[in-house]
Amino acid sequence: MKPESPALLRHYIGGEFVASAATFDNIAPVDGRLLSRVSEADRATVESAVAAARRALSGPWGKMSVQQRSAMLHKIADGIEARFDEFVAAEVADTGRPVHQARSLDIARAITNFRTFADLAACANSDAFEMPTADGAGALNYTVRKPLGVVGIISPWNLPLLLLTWKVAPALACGNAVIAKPSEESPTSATLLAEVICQAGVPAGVFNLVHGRGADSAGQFLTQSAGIDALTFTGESRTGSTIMKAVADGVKEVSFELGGKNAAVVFADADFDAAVAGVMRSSFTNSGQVCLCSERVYVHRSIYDKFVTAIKQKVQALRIGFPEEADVDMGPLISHGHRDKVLSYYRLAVEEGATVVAGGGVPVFGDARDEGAYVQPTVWTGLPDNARCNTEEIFGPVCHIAPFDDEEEIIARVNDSKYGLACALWTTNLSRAHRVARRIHVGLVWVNTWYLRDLRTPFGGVKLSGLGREGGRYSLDFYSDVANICIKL
Ligand SMILES: NC(=O)c1ccc[n+]([C@@H]2O[C@H](COP(=O)([O-])OP(=O)(O)OC[C@H]3O[C@@H](n4cnc5c(N)ncnc54)[C@H](O)[C@@H]3O)[C@@H](O)[C@H]2O)c1
Ligand SMILES: O=C/C=C/C=C(\O)C(=O)O
Repeated sequence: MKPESPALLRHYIGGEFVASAATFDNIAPVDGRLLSRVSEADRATVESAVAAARRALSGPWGKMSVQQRSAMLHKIADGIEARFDEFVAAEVADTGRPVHQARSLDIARAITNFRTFADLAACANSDAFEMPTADGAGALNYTVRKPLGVVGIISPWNLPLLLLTWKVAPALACGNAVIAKPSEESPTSATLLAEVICQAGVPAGVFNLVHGRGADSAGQFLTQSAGIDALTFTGESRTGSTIMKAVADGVKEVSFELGGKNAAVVFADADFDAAVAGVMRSSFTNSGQVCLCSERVYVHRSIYDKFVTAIKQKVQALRIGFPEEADVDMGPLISHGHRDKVLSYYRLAVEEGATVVAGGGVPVFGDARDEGAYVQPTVWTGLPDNARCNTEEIFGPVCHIAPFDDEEEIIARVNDSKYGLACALWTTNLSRAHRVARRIHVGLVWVNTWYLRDLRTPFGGVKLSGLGREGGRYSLDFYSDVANICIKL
């Protein structure tokens, strides 16, 4: 029996699913099997998607009210709900994450993203300012929101559908037409999304999907297209820098969600068990492949030894398994290539003088997972703050735990980073929580929790962690041109 040939994932351009002659393989990180072949867009294909988006703006989409667009976004959310299990299977196949995470986080948040921005856009108010004039008659100023136009969206592999829809939903809610380029590591859920958007009756060309890699491929071609009006990107800081150069000549609007080297700080007055559980979540969720993860953990000296012992026990008890296992805690990394990067830091840490408290290598299962991209969850101590493993983003299931003595010291140490995305503080002292939180130079601070998300809040980082904020009205502001109209009365 000839083995079934792998599916071919296609682009979605101008309302049609189209294939490219060039393809790349989509490999399962659980066991290294070939999942599908994926069309790779060349420059002409990307430009055809940009042209389709431009045409869509002068079609029925451009004439729709925000209420009509809002209804469309709810239909998309309905479509994802109707195919929920397919989306879960797609995300799990591409990334190897636990099924329970894909269900409770990734796919659930994609639905919430569409519904949230459908409602926020429909309820968005505009500003008005009355002003006096010399003749006494006065003047009235009011603002109107207009779409930016054609928006390029480039998204990463770590939370594929969550992060793609975090951009697509507000962009469409604000009346734009988009070209989305998902990561080459996670093409499947984006392809399903295109099917749902097509079935929801969104006019052709409003949402376009092109597959490909970054440099010298679809990602780069999209950033270099003269036909886009704005570019929103989530990924590595150095990629953000490259993209910024690509769009500079056209002075395109950009929104960047980039890398991080986030800290968790456990004060002596913390709820100890809550802090241990919280750091386990913030360092090992999604195999540490979340931009908000705490790779730097600082614990007050008075509880340091007890805390390291507690984390060691929890890390050694983490269940690394197949995605379908109900009690699995951790899956593989996204690819063998990324695993090589993380393992290079595992080796570097030892060279830099780290004590390996737990993990540090590759688990041996004796089954298909040995062909996957698994690593052991790892804990280090003993490194100086300026060690490369304490300053560079690793993006794996690993953290370094260091002691500290006082507030001023720890604020300075946490802020001494080229990144500034997120920080988690653990303290039961309310004054300390407010006092320290506002002095940490990041975009997002959580106190006695981590990754608790209200989608109306601003999300983004400072320094190498990003440019701009998305979330709530911040998204509406980025994905709209706001014009002021002044009427002489
Ligand atoms: N701040 C945030 O909200 C956030 C969220 C998720 C991930 N991230 C960051 O993303 C990184 C992991 O994701 P990744 O490995 O996919 O990042 P990446 O930068 O390698 O790739 C991200 C996307 O950019 C594309 N790309 C790569 N090079 C490009 C180029 N030269 N021109 C145009 N497009 C290009 C890729 O194909 C992919 O679709 C980590 O650094 C993580 O911190 C940040
Ligand atoms: O890996 C980074 C996670 C980003 C998460 C979000 O952008 C979000 O929850 O909206």
